[in-house]
Amino acid sequence: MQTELPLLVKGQENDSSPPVTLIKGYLSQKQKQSLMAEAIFYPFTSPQIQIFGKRHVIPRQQAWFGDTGCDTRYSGLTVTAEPWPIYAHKLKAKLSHDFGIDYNGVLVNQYRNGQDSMGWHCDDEPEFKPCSDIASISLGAEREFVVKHKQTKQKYSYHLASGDLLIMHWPMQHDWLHSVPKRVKVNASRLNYTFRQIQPHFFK
Ligand SMILES: O=C(O)CCC(=O)C(=O)O
Ligand SMILES: [Fe+2]
Repeated sequence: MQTELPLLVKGQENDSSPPVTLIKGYLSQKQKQSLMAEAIFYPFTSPQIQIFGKRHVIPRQQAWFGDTGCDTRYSGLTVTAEPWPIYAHKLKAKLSHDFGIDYNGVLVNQYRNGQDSMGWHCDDEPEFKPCSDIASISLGAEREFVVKHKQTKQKYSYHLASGDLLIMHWPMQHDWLHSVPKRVKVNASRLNYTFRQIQPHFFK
């Protein structure tokens, strides 16, 4: 049997491109299937956030897993880490094996269809380990991931397909914003796992 080699599309081809590493087809069919089957049972919620005093339900579903004390804040709420599900934990171990980075938390986003999205933001929360990289794994429907430089406003777009790995290297979160725009023609759902390094017990 022929093994398919992951295709590496490296950022930093020139000085002005974002510091990302994109590995197409990082996960095997079996790994993808196991994660998608497991995710059916994740405790997803869509928290409400306040924008200019008005309450909105976020246009996606989220769940946060991590080591004990690795809590985080998103959408203005403190979220306690749920214990690691089996395959999410195997994925954390694979990232540690392949890249030598030990993540202790993961945010799972579920985009039910192309109406679900994530607005412009950067992941520079105070509870994150300073200058750390974020690893993002995509499953299911392909979606566009758009990156915009905070000063120059220059944009780059990546098509994230099922099983792809995108690593956002520091200082990506300092210099760039990212988003997953609505795509009304997309009917299928997408899962995204963003692995983070948290400073344990930051909120205690
Ligand atoms: O869904 C994605 O590809 C990005 C998710 C993201 O930016 C985040 O969880 O902070
Ligand atoms: Fe993000």
